[in-house]
Amino acid sequence: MECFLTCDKMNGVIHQITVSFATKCGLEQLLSSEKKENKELNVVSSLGIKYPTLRDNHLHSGEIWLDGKRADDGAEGLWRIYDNLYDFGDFVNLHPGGKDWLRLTKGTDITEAFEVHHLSISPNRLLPKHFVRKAKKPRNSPFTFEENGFYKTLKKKIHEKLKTVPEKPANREWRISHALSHHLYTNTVNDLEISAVEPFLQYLPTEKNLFVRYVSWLYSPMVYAFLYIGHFVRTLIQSAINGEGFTWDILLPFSVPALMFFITRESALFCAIMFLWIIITSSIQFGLVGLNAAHHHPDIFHDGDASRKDITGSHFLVLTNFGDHALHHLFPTIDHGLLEYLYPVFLEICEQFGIEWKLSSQLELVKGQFRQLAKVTPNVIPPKPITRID
Ligand code: HEM
Repeated sequence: MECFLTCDKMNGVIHQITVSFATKCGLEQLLSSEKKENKELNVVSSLGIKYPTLRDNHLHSGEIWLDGKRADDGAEGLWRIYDNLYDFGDFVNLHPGGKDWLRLTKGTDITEAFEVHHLSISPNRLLPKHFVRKAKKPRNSPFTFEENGFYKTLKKKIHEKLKTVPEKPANREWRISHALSHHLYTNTVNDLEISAVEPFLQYLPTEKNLFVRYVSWLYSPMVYAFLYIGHFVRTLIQSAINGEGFTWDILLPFSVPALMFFITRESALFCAIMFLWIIITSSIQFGLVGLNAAHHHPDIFHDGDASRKDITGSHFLVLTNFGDHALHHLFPTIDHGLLEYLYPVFLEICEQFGIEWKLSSQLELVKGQFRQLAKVTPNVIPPKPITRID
């Protein structure tokens, strides 16, 4: 089990990578022991993650995801890092990365967030001051971040390498659904950007009806079209549920049609239609890129599989198509413009740990995204070591 946890700790973070020796690690046993935890979508976590409380809540909002984590993480109302509980109450407003991170995550396990958002060891030095007690429950996460393991070794090297790269200008719900959920638990049962498009789009390999498997190929652009509007409505509902009062920032998006109306002197109806047109086309583009760029392909790890591709080389394509994605997940606080300089170090550490990195064409990823929607059977045999297919 230790072997499974160690070698697979990055599965949720870098789905482009295949770790070749996961077979030895008792996957089948895990699959069967987790099966009884299945809920609505019969999803099995091959990483041993408990089926997340509130995963099937229809709102699929970041706040609900955090409530589920509070129920599952054994943080006892405090902040959990590994098996230690901390009280950062008096540090929340002093946190150099901003107060939201700690305010949002109170009562949860922040081990992954803590590890991937800091490159230096200075945050570690602050921990003893806030220590309260040991946690009672074991951690509900397969990621161990061992000192001499893949991630910590890579992190030290990247930290060193960053001192030599050319200087370039660097740049609340999104914080939860993307930074705290999707980055840290990519393609697992705990990835809110997977559960949020269910039941319409079901990417995890599990029982699905034919409609969801194949008709989704046709209706998925409709789902993309309503991502923005759906998100806005969900935020309104969540704020109402939380009893949050009205704040003016909620009206910010409407400044665009208002300006169109005052500047162009067209009718209100025309401006509203044009605004909807902009929102919907942008939402389709976002869905197309987000769901077809780097995450969903039968060869990429999805929870349930035994084990677990990327645009690189062009700044424009990288920034508009979510490129350099493996490195972005591993080090989300590093400016995307700097990631290209880090490949030599990344590939060196991959080689050191016997990990292969696979690139594939955009067309193959788009086709793979549809094949993943239709997939119902997890890959129980880990992929063979893979070769580059640019
Ligand atoms: C949910 C957990 C946390 C998240 C998501 C988070 C996120 C961040 C982010 C985004 C930055 C800015 C990094 C940059 O611009 O390069 C940062 C900086 C920092 N954070 Fe956190 N943080 C978390 C918890 C903590 C904790 C628990 C401590 C210490 C007790 C801490 C101490 C620091 C320090 C000292 C910095 C300054 C930069 C550095 O030395 O790395 N953070 N954090």
